[in-house]
Amino acid sequence: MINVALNGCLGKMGMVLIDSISRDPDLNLVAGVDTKTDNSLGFPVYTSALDIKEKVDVIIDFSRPESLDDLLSYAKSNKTALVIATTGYSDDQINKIVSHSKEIPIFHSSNMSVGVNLVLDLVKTTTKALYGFDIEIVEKHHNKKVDAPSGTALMIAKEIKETLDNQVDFNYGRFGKDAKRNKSEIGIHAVRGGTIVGEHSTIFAGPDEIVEINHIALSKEIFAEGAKKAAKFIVSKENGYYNMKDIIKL
Ligand SMILES: NC(=O)C1=CN([C@@H]2O[C@H](COP(=O)(O)OP(=O)(O)OC[C@H]3O[C@@H](n4cnc5c(N)ncnc54)[C@H](OP(=O)(O)O)[C@@H]3O)[C@@H](O)[C@H]2O)C=CC1
Ligand SMILES: O=C(O)C1=N[C@H](C(=O)O)C[C@H](O)C1
Repeated sequence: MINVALNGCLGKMGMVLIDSISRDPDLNLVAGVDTKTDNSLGFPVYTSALDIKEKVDVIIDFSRPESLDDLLSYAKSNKTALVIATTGYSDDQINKIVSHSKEIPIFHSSNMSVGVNLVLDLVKTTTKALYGFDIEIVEKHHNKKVDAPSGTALMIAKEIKETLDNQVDFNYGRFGKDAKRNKSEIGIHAVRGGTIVGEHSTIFAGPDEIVEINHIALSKEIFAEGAKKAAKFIVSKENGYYNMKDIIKL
């Protein structure tokens, strides 16, 4: 049995994971962390990871970037594996995650679904095949989402940038009277509304033809399933920085 702590346990994804973990015979939820305490869940909820007293094998994190320092500090002191799903980190914070992975095993992905990881591969192939086409990314999420653009949109944009030897810039939410598209830019656009779970479209527009690669999440369960899979994978791994490509071999 793997002992799990859940960072952000009172949030939307936290609640989905509590339910999902309770039905999983391999995982045992022993502690939670959030901005408030709660004693009705059957496990203790702390306001900082640094307060966790239980023996934890892996922490699953769906919270906010502000909790990163406590999370990394706890994991480093206790040699605990991490699954980081939170989005909205600064470049400095991402560098910090990567550098901590020299001392602990860290699984980090802005999208835990199987489908988006296939999309990353398709986008890479399409970028090469349709070289010269204009590329734009449109993401849609629920009206409670804090960060924009989504972590997934940024992950897709970075995959394209790498494929094009970094010869592109990102243009976030194009706007203005002099906003004509620049050949070397990728436009990234965020739509927010209602209860949209998460949709990502990568549009390749060329002369007289368009190829669009779409992913639509129909429930938050897919992210919980992916996070649980990641927890079971990372718990026995050597120190290092892992992502979905290490689990889903394409
Ligand atoms: N990688 C993936 O597959 C997915 C990633 N996500 C990402 O996961 C994160 C959470 O999403 P979601 O559950 O929808 O968001 P919610 O806002 O519903 O949940 C986040 C929870 O974390 C709490 N929190 C805030 N600050 C801290 C802190 N310092 N320490 C611990 N907990 C804290 C929040 O409390 P309070 O409300 O009081 O601020 C809230 O309860 C987001 O970054 C989202 O983009 C979401 C889905 C899939
Ligand atoms: O906040 C969300 O809900 C989601 N966030 C992730 C992101 O920012 O890409 C993943 C998913 O799309 C849902």
